[in-house]
Amino acid sequence: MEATCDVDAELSDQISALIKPPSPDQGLGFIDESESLCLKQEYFEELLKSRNCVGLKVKPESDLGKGVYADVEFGEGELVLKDQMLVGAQHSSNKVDCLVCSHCFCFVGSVELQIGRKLCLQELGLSSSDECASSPMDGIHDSPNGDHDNLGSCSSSDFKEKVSLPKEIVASLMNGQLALPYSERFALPSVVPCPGGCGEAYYCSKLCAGTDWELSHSLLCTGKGSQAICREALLKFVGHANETNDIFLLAAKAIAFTILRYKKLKLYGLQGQQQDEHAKQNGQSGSEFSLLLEVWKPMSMGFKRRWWECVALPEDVDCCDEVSFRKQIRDLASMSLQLLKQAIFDKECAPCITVPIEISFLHCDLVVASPVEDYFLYIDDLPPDDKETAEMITRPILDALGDDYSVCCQGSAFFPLQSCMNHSCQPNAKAFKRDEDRDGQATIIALRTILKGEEITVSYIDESLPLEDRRTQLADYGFKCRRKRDLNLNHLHSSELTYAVHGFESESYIRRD
Ligand SMILES: C[S@@+](CC[C@H](N)C(=O)[O-])C[C@H]1O[C@@H](n2cnc3c(N)ncnc32)[C@H](O)[C@@H]1O
Repeated sequence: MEATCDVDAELSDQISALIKPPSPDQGLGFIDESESLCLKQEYFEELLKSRNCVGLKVKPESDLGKGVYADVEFGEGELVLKDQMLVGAQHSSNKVDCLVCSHCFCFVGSVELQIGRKLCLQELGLSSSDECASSPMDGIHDSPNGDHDNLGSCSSSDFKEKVSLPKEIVASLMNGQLALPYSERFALPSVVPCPGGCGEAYYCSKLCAGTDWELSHSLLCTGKGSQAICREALLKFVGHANETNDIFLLAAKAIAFTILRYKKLKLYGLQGQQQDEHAKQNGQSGSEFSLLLEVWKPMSMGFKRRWWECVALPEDVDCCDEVSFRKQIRDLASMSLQLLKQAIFDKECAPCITVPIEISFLHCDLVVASPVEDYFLYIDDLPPDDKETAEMITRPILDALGDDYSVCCQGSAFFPLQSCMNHSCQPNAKAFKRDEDRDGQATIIALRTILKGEEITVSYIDESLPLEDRRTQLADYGFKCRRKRDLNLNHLHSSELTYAVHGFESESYIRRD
């Protein structure tokens, strides 16, 4: 299905170049397949080197597209890879349940603040687990659980009555006057507000605040210090994304990141160096567009298909309505783009303001476990006498929170290396979010010995689930597992060997072990 927006037509050559790996001849000339593979190979080799990843290879063209392979043997439990996210965003609906650093996504404040804030918002009817709001994007899932599409979740716990706590208790949890027993063992970093004054972004440190500001937030901040060209337009853009699909917020971060990095490199004269390199290689002069291509390269390497072409068809949409469904979400993306352009338009970076909304980001689900869960588990594990004393205070709080007492931080992030990993129902590696990795890194650990030359795979789903459930979950990802060993495992019929790959990519969980 070919989709054309107005902007597509205006900048079609440049957009085509942006969604392909940059060409040595400044991007606007097209390159053949083998050149393209070489460029991808070089890019990933450099990326692995810059991340100090030893013993890994990214093959740009495996049977499932890109894939990550072991170049040495990894022992069980050994660290395979640490990947730094390029851009990430907490889901809008998750913000009412978890207060996390907008840069590294660690929980901030205190266990008491996390609990008090959740109870307060729950009381106001804002908790994501309390509402079953409908939106124009109802049913458009881009995660296996469909839990980050602004729809709120309606778990069974919603029907279990919660026992309200007096307002003063909730207030004292939030303002630090009430300290819960043993909570000092779960100390969290203090909350640092956004320097631009938006009151939307919070951080765990001034370093995270400053870094996020420089990377993207200065353009996307809706506060007085914002560098957006029109704050009203930005507010409209954010409102539209919150009402429809917050994948647009992740896309906006990628665009803001590109614009700011482009400007910085240009300002510090690195463009000259870049162009010299290209010129040396090709005997051609450089251009501003070559710099844009260079800055945009990580995103172009993650390009799969246009977003509206690969989101899974919601269950309630009939196959024969697929064309109009895809047109509808393409129009939504187009609308989002127009709003964003009014807010942060930059002439030199104009082509990239059309691309991210189009592309299917190879984004991973971002899941960070809540310290609130650890806290209550700790109380539960106390010796009986201590537990009884502690529970006199914690029990009413648990009752007020209900079954969904602890919600993980959930979002989407783009990890350039992790997003090259393919799925297997019998994975040999797993992504963890560990206590010591609170700086936004994804940590992949070997689940068993991985031999040199073997592909490193993770499971995008809970692989311990029965076959039917796994199929359903993978269908929500928009593809069916094509791996023979998975099929053998599941005793499928040969007719099932022919699978359609619809290509939605939203992957592995990041968990704290
Ligand atoms: C995170 S990407 C993995 C890298 C991907 N191969 C690429 O070329 O960019 C996820 C996509 O890879 C493909 N994929 C991954 N594992 C697969 C599997 N077991 N069977 C079929 N397709 C798979 C699907 O198209 C999926 O949307």
